[in-house]
Amino acid sequence: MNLTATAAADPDWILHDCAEPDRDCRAQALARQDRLTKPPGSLGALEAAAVRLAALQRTEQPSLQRVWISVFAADHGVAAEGVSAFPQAVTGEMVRNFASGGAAISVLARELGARLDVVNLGTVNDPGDIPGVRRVVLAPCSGNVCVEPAMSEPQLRAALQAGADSVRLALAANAQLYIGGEMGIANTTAATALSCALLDLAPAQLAGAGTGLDAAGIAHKAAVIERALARHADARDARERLRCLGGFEIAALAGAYIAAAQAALPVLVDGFIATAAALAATRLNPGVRDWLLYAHRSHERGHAALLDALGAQPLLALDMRLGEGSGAAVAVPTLRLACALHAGMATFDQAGVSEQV
Ligand SMILES: Cc1cc2ncn([C@H]3O[C@H](COP(=O)(O)O)[C@@H](O)[C@H]3O)c2cc1C
Ligand SMILES: O=C(O)c1cccnc1
Repeated sequence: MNLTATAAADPDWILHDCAEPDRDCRAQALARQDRLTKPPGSLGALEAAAVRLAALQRTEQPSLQRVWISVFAADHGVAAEGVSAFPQAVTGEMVRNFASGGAAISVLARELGARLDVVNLGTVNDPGDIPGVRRVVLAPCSGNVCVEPAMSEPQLRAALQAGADSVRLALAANAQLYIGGEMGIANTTAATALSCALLDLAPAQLAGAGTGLDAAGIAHKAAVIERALARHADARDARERLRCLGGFEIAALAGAYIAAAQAALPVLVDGFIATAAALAATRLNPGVRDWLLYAHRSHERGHAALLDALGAQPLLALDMRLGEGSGAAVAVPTLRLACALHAGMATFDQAGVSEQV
């Protein structure tokens, strides 16, 4: 594939302004929440979510009937350092599983009536052209971050663009919410390395079990991340850190979040890896922040610190640690109920219920 031919017409598109949430819709939604037949604030985070969605969807009655899920798959050179409990071949095998409907995110998408878009950005055990998978292969694998950058500059640009292209498809399908998922053996290592660089934290503070490492495995993973950070200590800005320490799917998620924010499409962020991509996206373009809702706090050790750094208050905490967009998909029914309550509850006036004294 000719990477330069895929670069966006404007290579600086990620810096363009993001859309502004609608202040009037936000104010109307806030006022409505206080007129509904309940003590003000009693629906907690559901009220806040409905108000945010009203501002983001620019409507008095937000709705999440049309949900779009793009899952980006990519392999990681750092898998060679023995940082995952599973073999690298799993990434390509799971691409096939996403397409044939047997993966967790396949089941969740079906249950939600959501569109599932599967994007193969480069897998060592490549399933080739199969129905239901878009191939945007940048290379079979990213570079081993211990010894080289994860991506070349053209690969980074193409990965960001792959994310933006998925948002274009979501918009064409009139999606009301965008979810990005990822699949890539060893990508908790890449996500941890990137987050450590962006937040100036030590690997031991963020490194976790991923697919199921034991304590010794986690210590080894932290040491591998130390080597990666030392190798790329001269990567000083967010773009260079994403290029050197990230991965194709992490960059695609960052590109998708930026493009969604520019196009006024709300995003529901999944777990640890997706949050690392969200952190990178907000560093590349701070306007992205307004458009991101956070679905859950993953079991992965570093996730709480990432969420704190983003000032994020996730809806759920179910000890999930899967990725694929699964935690975000699981949070959709809660958000749908938040919208239904906002639209369907009677006001004190309508129901003839006495208000607070
Ligand atoms: C069968 C299987 C399905 C998955 N779906 C998501 N992941 C998750 O696990 C991987 C990250 O963990 P680590 O960094 O420890 O390799 C990613 O692919 C992530 O999406 C999976 C992992 C496996 C094994
Ligand atoms: O929180 C996640 O996204 C996660 C955690 C472990 C493994 N894969 C994904």
